[in-house]
Amino acid sequence: MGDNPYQDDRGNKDRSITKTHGVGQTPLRKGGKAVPVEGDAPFLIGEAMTGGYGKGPDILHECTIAVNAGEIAVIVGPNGAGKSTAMKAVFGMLDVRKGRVLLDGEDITALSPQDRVQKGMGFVPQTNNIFTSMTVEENLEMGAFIRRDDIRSTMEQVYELFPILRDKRRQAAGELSGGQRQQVAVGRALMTKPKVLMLDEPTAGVSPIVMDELFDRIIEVSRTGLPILMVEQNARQALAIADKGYVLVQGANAYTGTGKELLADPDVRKSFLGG
Ligand SMILES: Nc1ncnc2c1ncn2[C@@H]1O[C@H](COP(=O)(O)OP(=O)(O)OP(=O)(O)O)[C@@H](O)[C@H]1O
Repeated sequence: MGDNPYQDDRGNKDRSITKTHGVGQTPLRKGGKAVPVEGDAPFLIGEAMTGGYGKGPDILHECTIAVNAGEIAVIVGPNGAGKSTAMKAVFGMLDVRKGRVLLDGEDITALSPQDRVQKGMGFVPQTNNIFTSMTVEENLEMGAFIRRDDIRSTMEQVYELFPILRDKRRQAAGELSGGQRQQVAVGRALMTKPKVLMLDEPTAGVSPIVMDELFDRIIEVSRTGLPILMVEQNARQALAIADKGYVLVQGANAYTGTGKELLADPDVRKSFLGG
C-alpha cells in the first residue's frame, strides 16, 4: 500500500473523512509516479489536477475526484468552488497542467473529449445539453452518433428508465419541462452505452419534487451497474445517495468521505449543509 496514491482516502479501513485544508496539502497523492494498486483503483479518477481556462490562472489546485465501479460519487461545495471545472478537466475540456486522468487504469490525460467518449465516458453538461428543436427521439438518436450497431435495444432501455420520454418521443425536446429535459440529456448520454456517466448539476433549476424524481432515476441508472460521478448544488440530498462525496473549496479538496460520513460531520454540516 505504500505507493498507493489513494492510501489516505481509500486504504483507510475505517473510511474516516479526509480533511485536506489548504492548497497543495492533498493527501491523495504521494510523489508523481505512484501507480494505483490493482483492484483498489477507482474506475475513473482525475488525480491531483491543477489547471485553468486558456492562459488564465489555475482554478483547480491538485484536485482529485473519482468514482468506483458500481458507485455514485458526488461533488459538492460553494458556488465558484470549481466543481464544474473539475468535471470539465476530467472530460478533457480543460488544460490539465499537473495531474492526470485515468479511466479503468488507462492514462487518458492527453485525449480529446471526443476520444474520451469513444473510450466510454458519457458527460451531461450543466447547460445546452439537448437539441431543443429536435424531437426527444431525434435527441436520443443523436446521442448514439458514435455507434455503428443497432441502437434500438438501448433506446428501449432509455424509455424503460424514463417512461415519460417514450410518451413524448415525437415532441420537440424544447417543449418539455425542466426535469423532462434533464431526462432527455441523461438518456442521450446513455445512448453511447457509456462505461461511466458524468452529470453536471442534473437537478439545476427544478422543483424539489422533480429533484427527488430525478435522484430516483439516477439511482436506477446506477443500479444498472453504471458508475456515476456528479456535481450537485443540493448537497444534502446528493450526499444522501452518494457512496463517496467530495467537498471542494477554491478548487481544492476540502473534505472527502462516504456520503454518510460527510452528512454526519459537524464541520461539513456547519459550513456546507446549513447547520
Ligand atoms: N469558461 C471559463 N473561463 C474562465 N473562467 C471560468 C470559466 N468557467 C468558470 N470559470 C471560473 O472558474 C471558477 C470556478 O467555476 P466553476 O463553474 O467550476 O464553479 P462551480 O463550483 O461549478 O460553481 P457553481 O456551483 O456556481 O456552478 C470561477 O471563478 C469561475 O469564474
